[in-house]
Amino acid sequence: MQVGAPTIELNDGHRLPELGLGTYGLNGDEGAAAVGAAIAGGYRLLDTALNYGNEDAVGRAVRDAEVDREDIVVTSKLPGRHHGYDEAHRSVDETLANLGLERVDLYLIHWPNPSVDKFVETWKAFVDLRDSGKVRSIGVSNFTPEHLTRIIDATGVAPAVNQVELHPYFPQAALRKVHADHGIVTESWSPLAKRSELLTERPVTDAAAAHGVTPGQVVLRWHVQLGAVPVPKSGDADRQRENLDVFGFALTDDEVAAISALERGRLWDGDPDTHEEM
Ligand SMILES: NC(=O)C1=CN([C@@H]2O[C@H](COP(=O)(O)OP(=O)(O)OC[C@H]3O[C@@H](n4cnc5c(N)ncnc54)[C@H](OP(=O)(O)O)[C@@H]3O)[C@@H](O)[C@H]2O)C=CC1
Ligand SMILES: O=C(O)C(=O)[C@@H](O)[C@H](O)C(=O)CO
Repeated sequence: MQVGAPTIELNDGHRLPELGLGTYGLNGDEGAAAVGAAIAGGYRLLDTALNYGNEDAVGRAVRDAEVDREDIVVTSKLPGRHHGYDEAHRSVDETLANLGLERVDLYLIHWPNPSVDKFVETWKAFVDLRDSGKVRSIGVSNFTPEHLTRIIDATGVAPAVNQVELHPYFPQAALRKVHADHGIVTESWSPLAKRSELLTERPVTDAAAAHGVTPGQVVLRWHVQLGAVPVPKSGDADRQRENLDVFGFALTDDEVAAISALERGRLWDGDPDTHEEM
């Protein structure tokens, strides 16, 4: 029986669920319980970061789950202050200790921080970390086509994933095309646009009524049909279930186009060329 989301193949041969759980803000005992509920409800892809301060809660939920560890893809991210070859090796050890796990399944450079200009050196460390077995798949987050070109040219290794801001207000068509050319999977952060007015937009509510689903499900299904992997955050077990239940219906091409036409650009101060992450 299929549990949770179907999976897709990454460019390194490993598989990734087509939808995961964002965990920003899920901290402490309550956070661990929420992540545990998500795993029990079928989630097999989790998205944390050293900077979220909740790797301990996420790791605890994974260790306590009645699910084979090998069936769960744990993602974490290296923060800006840890860019550099040696720093990256130390940072993954900190992440593993926080998680209480022996391996991160998907490890991302959280932001490129181009003003520091150490992301290429950091990527070289990621390639070596993958070979060491501490990390299974390697990727990036918030990288532009120029950043991607630099790391690929320097190492010959394309990231498995680029996790970027992506929602109907910012569909990122040009970047997704670049990803497709390199076999990079697009992951969508803030896929529900942080529950903004997006869920009341007519193309979303019309499609929800037509398919007998919720506006949130329409938006997450839109991501899936673009070929992007959304990581919606919810601390509520009912909404977690709702968000995962998007593989039993399909939007029409016209519905996808109408939702994509909501485009208006980035919603937050997250321009990768200027954003400085510590
Ligand atoms: N790489 C990066 O730089 C970044 C990565 N991320 C990752 O992406 C994840 C998701 O992004 P996030 O910013 O949290 O925003 P989301 O777009 O996932 O929205 C989360 C908000 O929507 C609510 N919500 C969830 N499901 C539903 C639903 N079905 N109907 C109505 N409301 C709903 C949640 O509330 P409730 O919990 O009460 O359900 C919460 O308030 C993060 O948790 C993080 O893992 C985020 C930002 C940047
Ligand atoms: O990844 C997230 O959830 C974020 O909010 C990022 O913007 C990140 O944590 C950051 O930039 C912190 O400065």
